[in-house]
Amino acid sequence: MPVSQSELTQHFEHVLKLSRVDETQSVAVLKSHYSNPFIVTAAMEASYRLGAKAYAVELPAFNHRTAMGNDLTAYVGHTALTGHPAAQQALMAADLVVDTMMLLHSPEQEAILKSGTRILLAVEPPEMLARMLPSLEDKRRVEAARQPFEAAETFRVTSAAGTDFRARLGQYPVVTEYGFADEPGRWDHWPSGFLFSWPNEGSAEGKLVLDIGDILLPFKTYVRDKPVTLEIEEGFIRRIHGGFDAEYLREYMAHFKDPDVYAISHIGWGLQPRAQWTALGLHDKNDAIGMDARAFHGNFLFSTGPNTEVGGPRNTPCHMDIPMRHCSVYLDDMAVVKEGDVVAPEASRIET
Ligand SMILES: O=c1ccc(O)c[nH]1
Ligand SMILES: [Fe+2]
Repeated sequence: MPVSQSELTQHFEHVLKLSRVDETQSVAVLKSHYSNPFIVTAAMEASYRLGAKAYAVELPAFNHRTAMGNDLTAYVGHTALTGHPAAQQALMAADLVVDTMMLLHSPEQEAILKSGTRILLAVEPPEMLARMLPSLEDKRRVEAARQPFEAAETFRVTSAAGTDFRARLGQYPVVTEYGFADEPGRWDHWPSGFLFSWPNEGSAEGKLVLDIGDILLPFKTYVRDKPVTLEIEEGFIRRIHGGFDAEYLREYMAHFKDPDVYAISHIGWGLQPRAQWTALGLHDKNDAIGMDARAFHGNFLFSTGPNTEVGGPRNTPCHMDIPMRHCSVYLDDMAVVKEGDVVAPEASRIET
């Protein structure tokens, strides 16, 4: 459904307040020609309503010859900010950056965060921003799940479809996303509501079987033909087989001619009850980057390719996010998700 400018501006006021925007703060709205003008206006107006000093930093869109489609998460790492120290300074000068361009998975984003500046990504359509308006309750539940994740040494995933995946943890931090940037140097994404970390280098092993209904981003397709089996050894996907969806994935990844595209990247699970597995099917491919799919309650989300944002060695541009249903996720011997239901820690569960 369409969302009015006044409703969207009110939602931005709510989220920027949660992001500690007030009269002591400056807010830079990073935009380009493809930014949603309703979002840019709402971010600026809401900042001024909260007494903050807002300003816009406009950059031309960045395109690369190997990038295909318009999804902002498909080709990551190299952005309009790459090699642009003046614009980076202009953003680091702000207390909060509202990113309507998508800097995620870029070294430049990390440099801005290291300066203490907070970044809030907001590129989804207003309908999704309104439906998954963040709350302190979201933060409480997602942060409750952080603790056992940070303490765990192993991550294991199984499913009736045949998934049997494991990885060692500890080399990389846990990242939470609850929809607002309230701590110095924090990046967050509105809408969201999930958490993830990365396997220790070379430790991801086993089989991931994408069953019918599992989702391939940025393709924005549900697996429909036959299950897709990914065989993983020493942190990398060695074989992809199944039906049409497997062939399409193989062909797409081969296009980048970069062995790092087959690396397993972030792994985690969804905790957002207002995100819907079905929502992706109701949006055109260029409408959204598909945050319902990444955040729906009880998913297992894994990804492939880059790990630059945690100081990892891989800056490959090809990034797949693949949320799966009906999986069981274990941290050491504790199940946090059982066949698609969030079971622990208790404080991360929603009151039903
Ligand atoms: O919110 C996001 C979006 C994309 C991604 O790769 C991670 N988190
Ligand atoms: Fe991702």
